Amino acid sequence: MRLLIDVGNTSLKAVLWQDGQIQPCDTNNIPWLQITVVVYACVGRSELLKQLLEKAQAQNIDCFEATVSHELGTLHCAYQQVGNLGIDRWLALISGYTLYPNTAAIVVDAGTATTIDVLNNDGQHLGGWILPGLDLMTASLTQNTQRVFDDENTPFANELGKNTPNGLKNGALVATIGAIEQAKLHLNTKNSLLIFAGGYGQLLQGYFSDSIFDPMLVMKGLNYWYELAKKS
Ligand SMILES: Nc1ncnc2c1ncn2[C@@H]1O[C@H](COP(=O)(O)OP(=O)(O)OP(=O)(O)O)[C@@H](O)[C@H]1O
Ligand SMILES: CC(C)(CO)[C@@H](O)C(=O)NCCC(=O)O
Ligand SMILES: [K+]
Repeated sequence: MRLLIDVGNTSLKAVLWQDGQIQPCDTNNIPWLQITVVVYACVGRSELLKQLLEKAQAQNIDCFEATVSHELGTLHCAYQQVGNLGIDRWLALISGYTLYPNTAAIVVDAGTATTIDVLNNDGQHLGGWILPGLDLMTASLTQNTQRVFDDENTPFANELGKNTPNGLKNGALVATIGAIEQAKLHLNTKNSLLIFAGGYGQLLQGYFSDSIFDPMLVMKGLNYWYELAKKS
């Protein structure tokens, strides 16, 4: 059984992987005796990750940190400085490339930040964008203006705003939708896939027909990374 850990900027997520199945994992109750390997990725600092890795090492369980490389199989990274690309972005790309081979894709991970990455059907990552996540967009405006205010109950909608919270929330949503539309212009095919992940992935997916939401995209990427990295 594999323990997969994804450390983001706001939270640590862990799952167990066994025989192609992913199941949730409570970090206070990890079945250490059944774990054969720990595979992890980290874009933020985490005391909890340190503790988990110490526990694993105490039990002689191998731990592998996923890293970005210029290539993995026939997947190629757009960054010259591969170490600067967020590992969560690379893992989401690895998942897209593995789950939907030879398919051009736009991969959107919408959480604290929203990242949009473009992959062509040859496995070349063309690059991408980093936007503030929907909550960061609205918070930065309410925090830096006198009169822009939010309302917890106001949903994000693809409509013109006729009051302040609607203007604020809908502005953040359409900025994000517009960026995804711009990403499509970088692929010269109509047959591209649009894949969403992250806390706001499902909301955004609802605005694009024929798109996919996969909340486990980054976790699956950890597992694929481990299998592909072992081979090379
Ligand atoms: N149903 C939901 N479940 C979890 N988060 C949600 C949901 N709906 C909206 N969100 C928002 O999504 C964000 C969290 O998403 P996600 O867990 O993908 O973040 P993240 O950027 O991966 O975090 P981290 O930086 O810890 O990895 C928060 O801003 C949260 O308010
Ligand atoms: C953009 C985030 C914060 C998204 O989680 C992460 O992928 C990251 O820290 N990236 C580093 C910068 C970059 O990807 O170019
Ligand atoms: K993340």
